Amino acid sequence: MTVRVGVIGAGMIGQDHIRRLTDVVTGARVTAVTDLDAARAAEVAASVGATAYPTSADLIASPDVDAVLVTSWGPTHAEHVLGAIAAGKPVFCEKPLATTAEDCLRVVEAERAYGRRLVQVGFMRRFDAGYRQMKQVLASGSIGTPLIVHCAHRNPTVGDTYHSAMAAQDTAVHEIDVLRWLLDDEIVSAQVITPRATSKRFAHLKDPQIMYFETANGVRIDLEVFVNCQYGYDIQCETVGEDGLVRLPDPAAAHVRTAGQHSSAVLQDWKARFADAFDTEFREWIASVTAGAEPTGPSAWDGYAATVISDAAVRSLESDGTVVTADMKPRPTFYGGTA
Ligand SMILES: NC(=O)C1=CN([C@@H]2O[C@H](COP(=O)(O)OP(=O)(O)OC[C@H]3O[C@@H](n4cnc5c(N)ncnc54)[C@H](O)[C@@H]3O)[C@@H](O)[C@H]2O)C=CC1
Ligand SMILES: O=C1[C@@H](O)[C@H](O)[C@@H](O)[C@H](O)[C@H]1O
Repeated sequence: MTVRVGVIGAGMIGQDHIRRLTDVVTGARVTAVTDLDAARAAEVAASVGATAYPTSADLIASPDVDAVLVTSWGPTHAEHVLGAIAAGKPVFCEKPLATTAEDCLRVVEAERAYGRRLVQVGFMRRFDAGYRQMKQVLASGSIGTPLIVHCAHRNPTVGDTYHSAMAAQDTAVHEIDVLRWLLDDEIVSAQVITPRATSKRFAHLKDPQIMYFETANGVRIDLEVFVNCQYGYDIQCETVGEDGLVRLPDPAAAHVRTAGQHSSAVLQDWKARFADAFDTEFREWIASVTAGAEPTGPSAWDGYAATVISDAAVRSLESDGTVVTADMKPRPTFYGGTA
């Protein structure tokens, strides 16, 4: 069976995922594309032999679409995901699931009412080989009970549309998701403080930011978000346990020794850093759709949790570093909880 995918939003990551579904992943074909920019939709659709649709509702309803990929702007995600659920079609939604907790809950409630999982959220780090190795080490118990996690998320530069709240909502949201999964624990509070700001930023932006999170089991997480670090795209994560520690490996890069120096290259963007993770993410999603099974990746509940926790971080930033409790509903049994 070939899964026929309809794509809503043919911008930067939409085009990258269309390439991935066309050239990398077997068992999938992009048959439909829509975008607010009709000319862009037509051009991208033509490049892969797909049909351009005028609206997302038309695309979701199309008999040529078995599964939906949402790669439009964040505030529009909930509407498209709700449309796919109403049509009973599996839907992969790039992060965020929705930009408000209320909209995330609407998706959660719609999926529960449908009665089986249809939604996967695009937190690709869970598919990264290094994070998966860390998860195995933690599960093996070899470093003992986790106590502290030290993280850094650095981008070389960001444009002037990037504002201070995006450090949590757009950037740290990846750590929020992957740490909940790694530790199999819930984040219950957030605190954000700002050190001296770099001069290499747009004036409206607080950069860097230091975020602290606490989990239900008392694990403390510190995360440096520095989106104008200049030197490269650098993701660090180290979990300290009672009997040892486990550190995320850096991407493989040749070590060069010359002229009295040794060096190795640092990647420059997230696309390259997580290319393999994105490929694995889509292979596993297409495999689940092909099998008619529920997706195994991040759920609508995970999307809700990530939004609630990043909202708490933004509230802390806006209240000069107050510790803010994550205002999360109890997790329903439908999503593996007890409520
Ligand atoms: N997992 C990851 O690491 C990353 C995820 N993303 C997420 O992917 C999403 C898209 O980001 P980009 O591709 O960078 O944005 P973009 O601006 O390059 O592309 C978005 C496209 O969606 C279209 N669009 C917007 N609203 C629409 C609607 N209602 N119906 C149809 N088309 C619509 C726009 O015209 C545009 O072509 C965002 O939610 C972003 O957070 C982006 C980068 C990395
Ligand atoms: O999702 C992403 C971007 O939207 C975000 O702006 C970057 O900071 C992240 O590293 C990237 O993975």
